[in-house]
Amino acid sequence: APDFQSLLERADRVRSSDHNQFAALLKQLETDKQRATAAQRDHLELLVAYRNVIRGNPQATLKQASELFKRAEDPAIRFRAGLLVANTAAVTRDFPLGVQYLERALAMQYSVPDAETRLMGHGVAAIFYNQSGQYALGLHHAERAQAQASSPRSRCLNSQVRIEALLNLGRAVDDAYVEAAIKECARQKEPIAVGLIQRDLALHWAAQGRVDDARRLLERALPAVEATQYTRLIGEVRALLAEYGLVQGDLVAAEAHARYVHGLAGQGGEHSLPLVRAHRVLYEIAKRRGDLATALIEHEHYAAADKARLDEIKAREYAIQLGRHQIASNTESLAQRNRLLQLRDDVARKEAWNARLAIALLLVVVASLAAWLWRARRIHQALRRLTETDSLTGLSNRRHFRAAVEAALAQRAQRGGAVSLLALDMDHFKRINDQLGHGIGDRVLREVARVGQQHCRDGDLFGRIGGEEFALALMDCDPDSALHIAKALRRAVAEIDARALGCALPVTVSIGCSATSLSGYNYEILATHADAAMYRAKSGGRNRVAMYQPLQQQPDTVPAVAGDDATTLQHAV
Ligand SMILES: Nc1nc2c(ncn2[C@@H]2O[C@H](COP(=O)(O)OP(=O)(O)OP(=O)(O)O)[C@@H](O)[C@H]2O)c(=O)[nH]1
Repeated sequence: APDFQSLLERADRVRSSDHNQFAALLKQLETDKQRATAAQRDHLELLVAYRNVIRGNPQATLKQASELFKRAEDPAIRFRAGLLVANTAAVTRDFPLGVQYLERALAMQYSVPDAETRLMGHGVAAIFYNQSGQYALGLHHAERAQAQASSPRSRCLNSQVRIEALLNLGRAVDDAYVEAAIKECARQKEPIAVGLIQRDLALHWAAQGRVDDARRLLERALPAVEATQYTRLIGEVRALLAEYGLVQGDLVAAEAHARYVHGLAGQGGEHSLPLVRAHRVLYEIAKRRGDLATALIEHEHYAAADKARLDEIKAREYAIQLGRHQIASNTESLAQRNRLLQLRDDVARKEAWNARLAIALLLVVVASLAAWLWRARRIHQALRRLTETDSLTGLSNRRHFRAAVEAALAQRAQRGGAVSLLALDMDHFKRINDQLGHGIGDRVLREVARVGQQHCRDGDLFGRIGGEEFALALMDCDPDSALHIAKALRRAVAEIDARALGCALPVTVSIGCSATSLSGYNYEILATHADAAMYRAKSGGRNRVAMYQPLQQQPDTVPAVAGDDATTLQHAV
């Protein structure tokens, strides 16, 4: 609704300068209200509230503006509504309420985007504190407002409050400055501001004894002042005119003005200064006329109004201080709450960080533990391999060989199954060492180990159980098969290309063979019997295979025939 918007803006512009146009515009806007957006309706409500205080219905303004302050979305409208409550509370002398709204509005001024609107904050604060008699605070805000004032209109309004504060603080004000301010406000069509400055100038002149000038000034000003319909200003100007008329002996005029002020009572406050002045004038007039009864009554009115006014000044000062104190303590408690919330946030953040740190630490600990366990396992495996393995040949060493074969024997003793054991001993190995050196001897041993492994079936175990002694455990193998394997192994060793190893001497091995079917499942016995058979093979001429035979079956002599035939023969025996 663009038309509605431009009407609203026009009404806002003329609200203090052209009362009649303002009223007409508001009427039109209220009729067209259904076309307005929610924000425009709030704006209109603000202007209606403004009109109500001008028309002397401050209670309605207080209600409307304080509700707007609570609910309006637009920060500029909220800000202005807060200021209007403060302004109006000054009229109704409810200064604690005024201070509350004023300071709340000032606190939110930076959320108002429009600079000109923001400026209203200090302007209203200056007016409010002036009206509440706190002229030093009034001056402070007036000067802040004046420092920022950009438009001629705000310059006019600020000079008015500044002049009022300065004069009431008893500070010197240059007449030329005051007159320039009056001219500026007149140019800006701000009759209330003009009237207020003229009132202050008149007070100033009267204080200097220039009652005549003061009276003339106010008489000239009166028609424009009345046109504003601003009862407070009208009351003040007329009360002063009554006083000045009295001073100059113009009792008729003085009485007329005083009675006018009396008629205004209730609109500008029961204990307002104009009313006190009016009663005093009426008392003086009655006294001068010798009407002592009326004089007595007026004096009583005057004394009561004056006392009430003085009481009100005291109460007002107390109220203002109380209000400011409340704001300060509210601000402090808010600040404390904020600090508390901040602390709680910090603690929560730190807790979250600590939890993350603890999880990370836990992960590191778990990972290190896992790495440590893995390394320990590998070390353990390496150590086990080391303790189980013969370093020269890589075969099982004596201890491991024995343990593994004992386990296999125990298992087969339980569930059945044969194990044969071959004991191998290198022939004349000392000669190889002595004549060719240990290095060659080692090479030969490694080659024999390799060849021996080639004769292992799955599950068999080949080990080095002494310097030049080996053993082969053949699992699930009967004596015949064992003998067959032993012969093949002997042949394979004899066929080793010793020269390729740097060994000029023959490499042969004598093998003794025992089996569980003859010796039982005790390792010690099985090995002793395999050894016994091996010694028989040695004594039979070496490079041969001998099968263990129980003593009563052993022949007296072993045929000194090398090779497989001899062993077969022995076995047959
Ligand atoms: N090179 C080398 N020699 C070893 C190793 N362990 C033992 N020997 C040697 O093996 C030889 C064994 O000699 P003997 O027990 O006298 O037997 P032999 O010379 O093989 O004679 P018979 O067994 O009677 O045929 C010794 O010279 C030991 O020094 C080893 O790890 N490396």
